[in-house]
Amino acid sequence: MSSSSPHWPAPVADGPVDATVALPGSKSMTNRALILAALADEPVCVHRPLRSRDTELMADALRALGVGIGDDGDDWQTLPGELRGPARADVGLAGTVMRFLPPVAALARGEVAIDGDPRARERPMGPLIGALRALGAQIDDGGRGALPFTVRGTGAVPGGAVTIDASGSSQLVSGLLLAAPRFGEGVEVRHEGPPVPSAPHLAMTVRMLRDAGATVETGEDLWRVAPGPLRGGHWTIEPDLSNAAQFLGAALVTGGRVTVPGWPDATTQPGDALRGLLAGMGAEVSLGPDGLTVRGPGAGEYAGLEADLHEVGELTPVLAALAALAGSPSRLTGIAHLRGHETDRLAALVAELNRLGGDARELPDGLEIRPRPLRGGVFRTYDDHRMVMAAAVLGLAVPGVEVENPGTVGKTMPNFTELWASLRASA
Ligand SMILES: O=C(O)C1=C[C@@H](OP(=O)(O)O)[C@@H](O)[C@H](O)C1
Ligand SMILES: C=C(OP(=O)(O)O)C(=O)O
Repeated sequence: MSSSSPHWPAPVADGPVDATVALPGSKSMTNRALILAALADEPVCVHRPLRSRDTELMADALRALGVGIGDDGDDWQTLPGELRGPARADVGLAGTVMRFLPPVAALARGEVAIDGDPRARERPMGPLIGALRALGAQIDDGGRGALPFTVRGTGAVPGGAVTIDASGSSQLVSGLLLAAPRFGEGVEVRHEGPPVPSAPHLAMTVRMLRDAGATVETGEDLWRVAPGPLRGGHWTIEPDLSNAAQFLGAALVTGGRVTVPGWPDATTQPGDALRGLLAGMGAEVSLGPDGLTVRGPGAGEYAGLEADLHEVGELTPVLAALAALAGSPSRLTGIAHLRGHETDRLAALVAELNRLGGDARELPDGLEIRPRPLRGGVFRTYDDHRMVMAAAVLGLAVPGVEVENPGTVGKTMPNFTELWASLRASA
């Protein structure tokens, strides 16, 4: 999704921020709820879904397969229907769409051609294609093991046991599990290979499947989903806690206060780890009836971060920006799989931090960042929403940060620059 939109001058904070920021819904929950709704045999209401490129692409792809999705402003309402091709589906650059949709397409009657942005063709996909074939689906990928491909659905997938290397992305497992209640024998997925990342996202898959009425058993690197109906009902989508990172980070960088209302007491979202991570950097963190409040010491005054982010990799870009403005060095590890995200995030973060005069270097499985005075300049974003968010955090403390292609943030947060401006207005 490259665009020629002009650069966005990231606003500099003119004092400590003091703000309450209501966040849009979780991408991960919204797209799981849409898949489970499409496979349910009763109507489903998805309340307060995230509306962004990734979730609109999911809704459009499911509509193309024959799922009725009505929109009344606050909610998406789905109606059960027969899944059918021929259809074309665009996954954009959405990992959740490219990994969760093909197993649903395999349940359709007819051909479903699936493609995405050029970078989507490079993201890990082969293990899912192989697993679907082993479970009885027909897929024509021209031998590439990647997008684009055509799923030749017959209206049914036999299912059964399969072994997969999901070290490249937890979504390869989640995609199989979410559609499995509709496979003839359900599924038993076993992972073999280096550790699977993003454990909270796998827990979210299991939790939401069970909430929709599926029977799921889990073991070490093992997931079993029994065949059976998925019920209708109501999903209320939680605020996107990963997208809280940049706003809470603004409290650290400016020595201010940020509250995110509606922070759940219990959640499977990886963003909940921000509470411990930011506290470890020296922020004051409290969860109460008003939401999550973070008070920060100010740029240069908080500690760097030594953390294994394997389970919460999507927090990395914003944490790396915070690390560059910290008072001591940081080491972020366990995140080699970020090389297969929207862009190679390890390379992109090193290149852009160092372009502003920073001192970042790649580790085999992460980043080492030593704080150094930064200067303004163009910050390239590589079609990665989280690079825009990271640049905004840097811009609070570094005059003259010009963010390339800010519109790419619409992947998960189309109103990001407006929300960011409201933060600044309260400074
Ligand atoms: O299942 C999900 O909703 C996600 C899983 C994670 O993917 P990886 O395991 O590929 O990192 C995460 O990074 C992504 O933003 C969302
Ligand atoms: C990795 C991410 O997205 P995706 O769902 O496209 O994998 C992300 O949002 O940080």
